Amino acid sequence: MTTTIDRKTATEAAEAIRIQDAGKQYENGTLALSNIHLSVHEGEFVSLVGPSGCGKSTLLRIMAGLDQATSGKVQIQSEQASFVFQEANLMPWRTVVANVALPLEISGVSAAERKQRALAALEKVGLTAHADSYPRQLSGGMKMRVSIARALVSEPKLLFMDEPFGALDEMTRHRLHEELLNIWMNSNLTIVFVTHSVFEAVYLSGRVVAMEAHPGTIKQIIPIEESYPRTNAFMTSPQFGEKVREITNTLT
Ligand SMILES: Nc1ncnc2c1ncn2[C@@H]1O[C@H](COP(=O)(O)OP(=O)(O)OP(=O)(O)O)[C@@H](O)[C@H]1O
Repeated sequence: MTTTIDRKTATEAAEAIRIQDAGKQYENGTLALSNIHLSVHEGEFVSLVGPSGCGKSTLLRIMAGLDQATSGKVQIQSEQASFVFQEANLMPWRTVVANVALPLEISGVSAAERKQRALAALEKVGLTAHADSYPRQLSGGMKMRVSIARALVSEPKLLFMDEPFGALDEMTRHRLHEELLNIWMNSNLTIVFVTHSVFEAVYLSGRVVAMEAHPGTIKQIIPIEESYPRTNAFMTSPQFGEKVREITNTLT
């Protein structure tokens, strides 16, 4: 078993996010989260898994500063955060490069710099050749790549992903796993990733946060000690199966 960690279990790195005893009660009375303690370190790749309704999206939104905890303490070190959702949400009347440039346009970056940075972001996701295409001309996987490029174009320190690959077929999904890990390994990004798939969480993450519902709490945090870059051999290894089993047992 490979136990060397080339990069980023990162517990010795600075904290990017620190959550202490946080809770979230929605206005209608639903207690979505309770007693959440979690630190995410700079450069980590952390996944949140758990049954529907356990508060994964709520916790992600709180970590991203898009929503507020109603109790406890949440400290986020950087405001440079981007979000990727399951739906690519591209503007159909804009070209790929114009979609990617949108966050820069909103923050007032000049047209020339916008184009140059959007093209650089498209290169990271292998879509340079499709810069002038329209979203309707792209497959689901390509649309997701555009969505990731749009998230990267503002050079965030934190990337929050809410089931980004949930609607994709398995082959496309796995290709995107490889691409996302490559992008992450060649950057200082901290990624927090929500998924329903324990396999996906184990393959991608340095730590997996297993949650349970009613109210949403963290049941266990499981480290995945496999080094990066991860290969297909990891996916078929006994260690992989063992981690999947451990997390699945935690969730049931
Ligand atoms: N805006 C809201 N107002 C009231 N209740 C909400 C709101 N958003 C979420 N909830 C409730 O909070 C709980 C946690 O929801 P959340 O979407 O965070 O869970 P989840 O684990 O991401 O679920 P899923 O896997 O189905 O996406 C659920 O009971 C949900 O119904």
